[in-house]
Amino acid sequence: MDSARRHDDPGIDFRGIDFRGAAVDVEDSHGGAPIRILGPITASLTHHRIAVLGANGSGKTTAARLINGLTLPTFGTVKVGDLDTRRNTKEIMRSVGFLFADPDAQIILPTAVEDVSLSLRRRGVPAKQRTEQALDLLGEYGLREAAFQPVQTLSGGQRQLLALAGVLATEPQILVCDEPTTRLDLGWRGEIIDRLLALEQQLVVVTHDLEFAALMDHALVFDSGRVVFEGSPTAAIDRYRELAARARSAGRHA
Ligand SMILES: Nc1ncnc2c1ncn2[C@@H]1O[C@H](COP(=O)(O)OP(=O)(O)OP(=O)(O)O)[C@@H](O)[C@H]1O
Repeated sequence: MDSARRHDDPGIDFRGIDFRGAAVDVEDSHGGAPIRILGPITASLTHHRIAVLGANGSGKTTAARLINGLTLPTFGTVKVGDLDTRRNTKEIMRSVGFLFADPDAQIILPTAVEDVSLSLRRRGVPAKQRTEQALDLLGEYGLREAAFQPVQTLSGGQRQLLALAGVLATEPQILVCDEPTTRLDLGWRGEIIDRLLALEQQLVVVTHDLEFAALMDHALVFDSGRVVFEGSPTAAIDRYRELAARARSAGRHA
């Protein structure tokens, strides 16, 4: 059987995300030896929906950024299917979408219709068709009426939805989300979660939202830059709670 295909989802081709001894070092601002902020981590992710859990500073965002080449490993490799994030960075960036916690980091043009049109341009949609397609797409997200408003006048929830529409307009094969519900009220949180769970694409979500994590198929727990658990979301949440309790009793937050 194709290793990137799941038994119970034969129609969807999960390309598989492979971390092989991947580690990230950063420069020490005081001129000392490089500082290890992640890894080495080795994991092979072929599940449809994957949650990434762990305390603040445990390395989740760094690991997420490795998947689409926003950060490159200092050591080891990260592959998505046959593509290596170091050698095939451009192709990886085209096939792996990234949704940031802050939609304002993602939305770059003044109106929703322009922003989604830009994503369509990146996908190669001809100029003449872009505005109409962008408006159709915004309609699917309930944003048609807000299409020509300055984006700053949209609510935080609408902006997160717009950021999601923009990244999905590029038709990525994998979507990586970094805390996509953190800034949202309950209603918008539910809306974003429903839309993410409905995607056919492989989905990797860094989150502190344990109810959301419980709805995923698989989960990783990070601690001090390492993967300390991989398995079912329920077991991962238990492990994360244990780590947090231990850190609290040791006088650290988690
Ligand atoms: N460019 C950088 N230079 C120095 N240190 C960094 C850099 N990027 C991240 N770090 C440090 O690496 C560690 C891991 O950061 P990362 O953002 O991956 O953690 P996280 O688990 O996503 O945290 P949070 O839940 O708070 O977002 C943190 O201690 C962070 O301060």
